[in-house]
Amino acid sequence: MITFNGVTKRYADGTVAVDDLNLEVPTGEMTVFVGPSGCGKTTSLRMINRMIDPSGGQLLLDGVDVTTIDPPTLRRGIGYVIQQAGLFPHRKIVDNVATVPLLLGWDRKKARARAMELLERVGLDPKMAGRYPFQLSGGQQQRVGVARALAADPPVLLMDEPFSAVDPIVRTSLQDELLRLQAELNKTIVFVTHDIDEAMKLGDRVAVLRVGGRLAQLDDPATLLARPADDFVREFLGRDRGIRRLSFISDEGVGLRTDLLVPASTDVASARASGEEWLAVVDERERPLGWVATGHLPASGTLADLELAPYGTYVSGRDSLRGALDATLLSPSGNAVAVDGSGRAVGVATRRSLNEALTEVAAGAGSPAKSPGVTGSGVTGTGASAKGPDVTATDAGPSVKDAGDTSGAGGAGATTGGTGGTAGPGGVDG
Ligand SMILES: Nc1ncnc2c1ncn2[C@@H]1O[C@H](COP(=O)(O)OP(=O)(O)OP(=O)(O)O)[C@@H](O)[C@H]1O
Repeated sequence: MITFNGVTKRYADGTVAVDDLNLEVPTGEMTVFVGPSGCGKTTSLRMINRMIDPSGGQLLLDGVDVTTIDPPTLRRGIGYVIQQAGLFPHRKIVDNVATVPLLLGWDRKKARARAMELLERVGLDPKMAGRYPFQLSGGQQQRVGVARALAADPPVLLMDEPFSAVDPIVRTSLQDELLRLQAELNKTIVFVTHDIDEAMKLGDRVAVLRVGGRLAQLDDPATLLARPADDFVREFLGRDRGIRRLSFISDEGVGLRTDLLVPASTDVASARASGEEWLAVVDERERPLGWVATGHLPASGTLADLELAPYGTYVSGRDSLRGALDATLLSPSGNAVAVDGSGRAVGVATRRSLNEALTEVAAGAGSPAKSPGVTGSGVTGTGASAKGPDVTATDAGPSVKDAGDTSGAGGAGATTGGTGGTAGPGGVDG
């Protein structure tokens, strides 16, 4: 546990970068410091490993005042990752990662073996090990930076805007990787960012700081979105706070209708007789194929003969309410197909049932999502987090191959439509 006890930092020129900061960073959790430029995030972070010493107050690491620990000893237990990785340019990747173990006196072979293990763990091809940093992309360098910080297995990790210099796609995958690693390693992480979406996605708790180095609010992301402490936090969280909040609320409250799922072998007369405007057609393995509008059916035949409209799906019990809402918006019927982890349709969330669930949320009910996350993009409904890796399931179009299908096929699928008569997996995977 890291404890800030009335910590203040006043620089020599009189600038107060951090003012009476009181907060706790629980062991094994990721706490994100977020706030506008100059609000004291980096200063606060660097006081933890004594790159900067406080001017007042106390900073405790597991109850011990860090200023009583000499910096090299302190830093042995604290990994540090910065923007643009900060790798040693003249050392090969493997040697960059092995740096701290070697400093700790490990023999060369053991240190290199550890480095190779870590490179794999952060998702890098072992053949990168013999390269120099300039031979890696920015995203790959950041992975090396994370591997290097983890090399001596420190219990604490400080990360200062580690992903802000890479493009949004690489950034998302680095964030997912970090969440995956953290689910395994349970480090005590302090992560600095100025990006509120990143903070919400990664943080178990998020500390919003305001300029002058004062803590505006410290809460878990769902609470921050639901109950910002003041106008500053509200504005900092951004405009679509209500929608983003749905990422943190489980879809469990959305009632499902199984009677709207019909096999492709259903004849058109029965479909018409259902009295429903739209039916979700499934194949023999109960995977969704598309929607059929019962008002436009031919005189005879089965649903397998028809061209089906594309659909949106979400993974029931695993996605958030935002995923379910997103999926309804991707279906011409206005209803969403709920699938299980293997892509099998388990029911239909109708606009009405979704509306009821949303009404409950507005009234203050709703339980936390299992895999909350933040997205701002396209058709994917929920982002990543486990907090966990990207489990986005809202995937319009007939390409629900498996639970993890995050292929981005949503965009394409949404316009491709169902595949009509070729019910069966072969016909729907494209
Ligand atoms: N060595 C220094 N001497 C004087 N003032 C400093 C020094 N380092 C930082 N500051 C000031 O302290 C304040 C907090 O800086 P800090 O770098 O901690 O903010 P930050 O929130 O990390 O900002 P950013 O998001 O822009 O990196 C700023 O006003 C900055 O100008």
